[in-house]
Amino acid sequence: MAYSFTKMHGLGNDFIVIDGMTSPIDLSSDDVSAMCDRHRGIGADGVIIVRPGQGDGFMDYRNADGSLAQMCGNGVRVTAKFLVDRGYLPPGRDSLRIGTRAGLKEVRFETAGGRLSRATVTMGQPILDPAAIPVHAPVDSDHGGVPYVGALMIPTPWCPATVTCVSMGNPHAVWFVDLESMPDELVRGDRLDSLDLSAIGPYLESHTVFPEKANIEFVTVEPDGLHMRVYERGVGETLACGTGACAVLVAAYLTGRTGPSSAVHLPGGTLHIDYREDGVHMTGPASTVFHGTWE
Ligand SMILES: N[C@H](CCC[C@H](N)C(=O)O)C(=O)O
Repeated sequence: MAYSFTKMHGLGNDFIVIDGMTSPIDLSSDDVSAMCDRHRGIGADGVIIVRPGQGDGFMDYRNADGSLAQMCGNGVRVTAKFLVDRGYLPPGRDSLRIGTRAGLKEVRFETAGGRLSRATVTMGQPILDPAAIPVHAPVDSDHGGVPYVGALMIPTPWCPATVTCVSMGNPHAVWFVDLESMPDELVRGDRLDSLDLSAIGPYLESHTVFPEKANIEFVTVEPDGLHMRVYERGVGETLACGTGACAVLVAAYLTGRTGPSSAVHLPGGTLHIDYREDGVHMTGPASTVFHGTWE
């Protein structure tokens, strides 16, 4: 069956977006992985089917390997853009609500020339209970009476990984790396972009301590904010990760490395994350690249 699609991205975290608002569309995990193949398919980090449902539309997100994920932060901004730009919202609206497998997300947006340019997503409260993340580890830290997994030491073939575990509806393990103490086979130089994630990324992603696997963030704290790279569950390294940026800010705040608001710099660009009483807020762009047909 042929599908029309729109290729979109949030800071280079790219998606194949299919309109399921007016007709039922069902893709197998094999369909998704074939579409996401960067040599034989369209190429993307994931597929989003936009469906009617909770709020103004439901984001049915799948990772490039065909697996389901509960939440995708860049994907929510892209889904909002898709709905706004295709006229699924009545004129005059500057906000919408998008359903996800991690619940309803409020999105406030700006437009340029009638098209969504930037959006702020209320991502909800971080989940810190190990059983809910999930991670097989005890709470070992406390922030203002709130227990969390702050320093889980995972032995690896290269060096110990000490991670702070946070869920934004999907599991994240945040590692504040000390590049100077890492072996040469992992990092050549003193910059985050010289870290080789190709082996340690999948090793941690699928570690038995994460019963549903995990997205792994590698972070340094710099004068201009947090710098991160991410090895995503079911995808591999991506240029940006919205839920990952939120998890990084929460982990940095809980462990006393930053305040509750920071720029988070990713290889694909910068997101602004604020951790407030009503939850975590993420602000960033969303872009449309081209339209096509998948035969
Ligand atoms: N890129 C997405 C995260 C996808 C998470 C997915 N890889 C998972 O299995 O949780 C984001 O912007 O939040």
